[in-house]
Amino acid sequence: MTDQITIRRPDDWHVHLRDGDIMRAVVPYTAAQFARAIVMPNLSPPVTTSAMAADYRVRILAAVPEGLDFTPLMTCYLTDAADADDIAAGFAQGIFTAAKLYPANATTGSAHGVTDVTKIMPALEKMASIGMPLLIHGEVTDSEVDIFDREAVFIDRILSGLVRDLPELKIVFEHITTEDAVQFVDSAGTNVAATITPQHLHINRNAIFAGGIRPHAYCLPVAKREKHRLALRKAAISGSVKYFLGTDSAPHEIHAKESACGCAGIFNAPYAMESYAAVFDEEGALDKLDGFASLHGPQFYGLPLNKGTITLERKAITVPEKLKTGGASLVPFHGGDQLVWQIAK
Ligand SMILES: NC(=O)N[C@@H](CC(=O)O)C(=O)O
Ligand SMILES: [Zn+2]
Ligand SMILES: [Zn+2]
Repeated sequence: MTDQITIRRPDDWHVHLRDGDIMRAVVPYTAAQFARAIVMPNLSPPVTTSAMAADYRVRILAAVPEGLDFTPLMTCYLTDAADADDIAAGFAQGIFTAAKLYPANATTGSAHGVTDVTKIMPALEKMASIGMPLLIHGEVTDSEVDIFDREAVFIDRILSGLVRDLPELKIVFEHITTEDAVQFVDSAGTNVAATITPQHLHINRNAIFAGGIRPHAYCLPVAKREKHRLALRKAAISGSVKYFLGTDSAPHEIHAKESACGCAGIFNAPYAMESYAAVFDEEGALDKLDGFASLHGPQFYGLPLNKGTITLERKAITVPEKLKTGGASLVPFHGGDQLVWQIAK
């Protein structure tokens, strides 16, 4: 039995750091685990210009605790009015690393998202020509489509056409939750990759209804049936360079989660690597964690690999039920449960 594993320092290719007090509360967790993170732009108002992203990056860096070396990688929130020239200039200046497509009203903070992909074709064509990745929240928003089918229907109605029409565009299909998505990514060309969250590797949709309604197990895309969770596990440990780590850590304060209309999002930043390590260990694939967490992401984005390493050790840890940091009260993923791996101090 392996009791210790050392991997290259990992990155988080999908995280919500928010802004203001909650940002100052959550940034230390991500900065303690990851060297870099792709920061989602769904603030209110959303981060739609390179000037806004540059300012946001300064605020994030000010929240990084002394002694930690953490680089936020900024993204542009695409709207119907997306400005291809500003996006390209922001990419050229190193302010933007990627741009994010939220179908309008698909998820938290997506009200200003794109109503129809054809509206942003000029921006997407420009991005394809300069090698700037497009990150996609892949769910249709048609309320007539069952919520558990919205990702699979998005592949059929939108994503497959986009990949066909713009094969040069680098696309990250974010936080995939279905076997359909795995099949799509596997069969697509090398410009299509996907991130996988810890929660979608750990839970299926039963967790949302275990003995009563469990708001802290609710995120979007919503967890699916067991067969989908198993397909995601297989993809994550496959060694395929198309799959990499993206936590989708999405903090909402307790009162916003435990509500008659609770927000979607799981706050998994505090024990993210411990959570992924548990999955890779259960699958007998700890040797594949380095690729998933530390190599495939930078390779896809065309960024250098991190220097340095982290060590994880088999040592049980009980995850607190609640974390009170900087005035914010947050329930972490696995709250109250035991995890068997820890980052060695
Ligand atoms: N994943 C979520 O359930 N929520 C995210 C938005 C998103 O990533 O879709 C959030 O910003 O809260
Ligand atoms: Zn999303
Ligand atoms: Zn997200």
